[in-house]
Amino acid sequence: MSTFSKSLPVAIGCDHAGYEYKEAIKAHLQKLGWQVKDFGTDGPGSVDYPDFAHPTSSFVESGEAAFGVLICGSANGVAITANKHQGVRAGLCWDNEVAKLVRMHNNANIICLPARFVALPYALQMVDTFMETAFEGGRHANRVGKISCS
Ligand SMILES: O=C(CO)[C@H](O)[C@H](O)[C@H](O)COP(=O)(O)O
Repeated sequence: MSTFSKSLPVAIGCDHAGYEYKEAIKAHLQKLGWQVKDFGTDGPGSVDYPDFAHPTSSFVESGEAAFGVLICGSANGVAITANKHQGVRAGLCWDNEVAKLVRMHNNANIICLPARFVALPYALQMVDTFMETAFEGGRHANRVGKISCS
């Protein structure tokens, strides 16, 4: 069961390297009953990941999304871009345990997935784990509170 409210949509975005995974993750989320706000890209042609990671992250930053999903080749480009946004905590996940910890310890609100380095079924599993795991709070709340520079 999701720890995020389904009253808000999931924001999703990718570059060309993440396009195929984005379509599959979107279908997976919709099957689970989520509304999905898709910020593109809309095909496999080469694009620049910030053009899609920024609008996706802005939608999370403004509180209009329950959480976000970003996908590129290594996930570094989208994660670096997303973390420029205040209130966004985007975590690069390559392992199911990491997807769990980024929620439990970091209260991440965007999961960043490296399409060129993880198999699609594993990426879907990490999205599920991310959604189903709650922030632990406690000592982690103090640390997360110290992340912002402003
Ligand atoms: O930005 C990235 C790495 O930080 C992503 O992995 C991109 O998907 C990748 O750089 C795209 O590479 P390409 O050679 O232009 O397909």
